[in-house]
Amino acid sequence: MAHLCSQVLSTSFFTPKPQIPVLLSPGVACVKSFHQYRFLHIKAMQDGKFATPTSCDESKVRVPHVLTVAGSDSGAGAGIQADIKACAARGVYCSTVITAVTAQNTVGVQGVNIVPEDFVAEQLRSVLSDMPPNVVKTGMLPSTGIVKTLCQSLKEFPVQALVVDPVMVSTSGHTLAGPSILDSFREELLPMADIVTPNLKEASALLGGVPLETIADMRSAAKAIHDIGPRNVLVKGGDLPASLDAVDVFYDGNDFYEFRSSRIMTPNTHGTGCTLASSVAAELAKGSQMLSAVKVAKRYVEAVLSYSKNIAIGGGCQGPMDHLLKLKSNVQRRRFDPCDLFLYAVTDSRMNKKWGRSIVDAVKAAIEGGASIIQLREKEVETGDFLEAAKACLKICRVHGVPLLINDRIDVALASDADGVHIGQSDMPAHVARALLGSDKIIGVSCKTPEHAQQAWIDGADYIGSGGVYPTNTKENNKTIGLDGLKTVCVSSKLPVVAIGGIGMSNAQAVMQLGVPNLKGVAVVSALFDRECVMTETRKLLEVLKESTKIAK
Ligand SMILES: Cc1ncc(COP(=O)(O)OP(=O)(O)O)c(N)n1
Ligand SMILES: Cc1ncsc1CCOP(=O)(O)O
Ligand SMILES: [Mg+2]
Repeated sequence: MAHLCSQVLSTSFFTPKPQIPVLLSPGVACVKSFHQYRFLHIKAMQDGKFATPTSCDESKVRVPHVLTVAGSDSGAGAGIQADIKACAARGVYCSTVITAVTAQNTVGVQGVNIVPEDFVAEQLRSVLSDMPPNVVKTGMLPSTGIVKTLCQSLKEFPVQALVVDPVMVSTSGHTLAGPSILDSFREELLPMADIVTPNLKEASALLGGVPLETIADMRSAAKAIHDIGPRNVLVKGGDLPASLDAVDVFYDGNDFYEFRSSRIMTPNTHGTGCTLASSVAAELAKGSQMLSAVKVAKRYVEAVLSYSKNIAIGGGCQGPMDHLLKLKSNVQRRRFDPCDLFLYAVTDSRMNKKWGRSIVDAVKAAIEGGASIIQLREKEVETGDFLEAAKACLKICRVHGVPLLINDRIDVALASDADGVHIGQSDMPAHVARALLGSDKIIGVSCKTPEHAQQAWIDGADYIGSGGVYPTNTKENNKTIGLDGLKTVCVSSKLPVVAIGGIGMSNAQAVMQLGVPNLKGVAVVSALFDRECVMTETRKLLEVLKESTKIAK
């Protein structure tokens, strides 16, 4: 399974419109990078492991699918119920195999009824033989027999990825899987896992009780658990004493990554582990690479925690979260698409003033000319006027489906509900902006070096603005990095890049023909806004850009 996963997760991060790598049922053609999976899948079919489909309509849309194998939580904060809600919120279908039924609420666990092993096996067979999931995620596995049954089923019906949340103790301290299962975890389940996500107590238990008190301990634990066999390990440090930030350590067998997020002060944390693991599974099912899946899942959990921090359900001290926060938003925004960076129009208050036009008129004209994203870079406008302009521009942008970002001012972005921000190296760190803005807003960061680019990615940015490529009068004292500097940033960046600085009709082609796939477009100020007719200039530049992509092909 681990071997398969390296194929499955190789889906390009920069593919503009990623093909959703859903698993296909017998008889339906398969996405290329899944050939290895398909081989096993077809073999399983030939062995008669799958039910014969009664109809095969190729026009049907297959959805990414996670199977969760876990316990039911009557309070619905954790377990199967959390998994279903998290997957639904992330746009992924979730089927369920229930291993235990627990009676629990916000006070604690009042009872546990373990489902007989053969009935767990029957549920597994029902789902795996008829509706193969992309990813299996495990939670509460209360007996060695159930662990063994699951491993056996997964050998019979291989899936693309296995996410193991080694649940042992409930948030309230109730044992959900005793020490007797540790051997089967270590010997059978973990070696099959693509990722295992223990908290500190679970990591310690897996390692025979070693104390874990520092980030250095977490790194050693991640490495030691990796040695047991899973391809990736995420040790969650939420319970780390004396730390203000919540720090998780991710280890992929080669590199360590530390994910830091501001601690959200709330009693409503019941089910965070299940939610995180399900969200990782959901992102993998959609085709993300492992590290990206973990990053996105963490962002989602942070957003849910923050959204739910004051909700009141139950009288106990471990409240649930409200996973479906997205449905509460009355505006459903589409996700950021790197192609949005193609023609990036950045406004400038001085230029608008000089040409006697309002910010709103400037934005309207740029959109009419074909700008694919707008940034309001209004350095000299009073905060109140900036906010009003942002709200007015947002209305226009929404009608045209063009994202609107705010330069520097996270407060204005939040107050106007703009689609995101663009921040520089001297602004607040992008991970803080992310904590403030939540998982769905777009964050761009200015980067001149590979180190900046690496940090932007770790911090959870969506794209990089890199420049000044050419000298410019628009931004004073700005170092020019040239095409070579731009290329160095692009090559080292895991994020899509937009070039900025002195770019216009005469040199846009040279920029776009740099030949690096993650360079997605050009950001332009004076070539559009320091001109009499913004719409005409935008149109002309769009033509140049389109032409350059034709030449590149
Ligand atoms: C798309 C894009 N890239 C870079 C910048 C520059 O941002 P920053 O470094 O914060 O400088 P100011 O624009 O704030 O002067 C940008 N605005 N947009
Ligand atoms: C904001 C910014 N960041 C780097 S260069 C630059 C100015 C780009 O303006 P112009 O497109 O007029 O050169
Ligand atoms: Mg700035």
